[in-house]
Amino acid sequence: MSDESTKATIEVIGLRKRFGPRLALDGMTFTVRPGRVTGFVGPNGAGKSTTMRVILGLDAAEEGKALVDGVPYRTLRRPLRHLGALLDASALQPSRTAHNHLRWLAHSQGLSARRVDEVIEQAGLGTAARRKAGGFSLGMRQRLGIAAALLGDPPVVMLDEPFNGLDPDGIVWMRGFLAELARQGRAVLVSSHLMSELEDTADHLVVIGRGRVIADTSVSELLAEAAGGRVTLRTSAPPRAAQVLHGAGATVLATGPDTLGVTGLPDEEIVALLARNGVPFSQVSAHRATLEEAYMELTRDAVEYRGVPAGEATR
Ligand SMILES: Nc1ncnc2c1ncn2[C@@H]1O[C@H](COP(=O)(O)OP(=O)(O)OP(=O)(O)O)[C@@H](O)[C@H]1O
Repeated sequence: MSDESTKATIEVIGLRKRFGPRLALDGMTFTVRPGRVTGFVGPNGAGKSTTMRVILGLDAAEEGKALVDGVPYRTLRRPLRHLGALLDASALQPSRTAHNHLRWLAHSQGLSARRVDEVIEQAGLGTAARRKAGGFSLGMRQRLGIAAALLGDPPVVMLDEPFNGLDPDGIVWMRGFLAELARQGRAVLVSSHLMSELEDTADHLVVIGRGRVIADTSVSELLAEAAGGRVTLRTSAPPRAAQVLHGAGATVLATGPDTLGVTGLPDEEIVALLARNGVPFSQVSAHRATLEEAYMELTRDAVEYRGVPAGEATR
């Protein structure tokens, strides 16, 4: 990659798209920046694949635009050198070996055959590269798709649900691989409908639901927001504690016989106030939300079909 290309980005600006009566994209807007993994996460049907297809010019939007390196993907003369994408891992020639598939792809794009061996190594295909792709597991297909995406050494990489079909070792490998691509300065966009897959991987999150962006944020910001500054206090003198904290401007709610939920004051300040006023307490803890909780909360209204917990379905 040249220094110039490490500034490359994907810009998605106000995309709107309908499939018949269904509004699949409803003003989708975000930017994928270099040097970090951007997680593109949302429930099934939120519009992840459609957005990626529009970025690649495979689907047309009725409004808005998607730019790669500042121009529409379709106008790039050597697209594989700008953006490498994995959209549908099953799209391959079953009768060809992985190696031949990659050589054919490299040739068609004017890329050197030497790159084929490099990407086979990078994607961890190893000796499987000499086998026919038709017999590959989904995990191996994902790796072949990734090898193909890397052929042009592109500064922008876009992968749709790359964790699908990977075994636990494969998932660990994929996480390290994505982090390495970002460390090399590439802009990396990775979609998933499971926050847990992206939790330790993404530097930045674009959370979507019903065709639009719900949150465009860092992982740490999202966690802080989800915690909502809530503090749990355990005390043998709830009324006295409530009086002191209320007097300092906090909102206090009894959550149990000896516990209070406090908002509006940071935990250190609560400790200092109680100590200064001689109020006994045995625990002061800030609520720590998990990323999964934050995600569920954000996308609650955007889920089309949510599984019903066992036992509730028949009620
Ligand atoms: N070719 C199509 N024809 C009709 N409707 C479509 C088509 N492609 C997508 N949709 C609809 O558009 C919406 C967005 O779909 P999309 O596949 O982009 O979502 P997604 O976030 O990628 O979901 P998933 O995780 O299930 O793949 C959905 O309601 C889907 O049913």
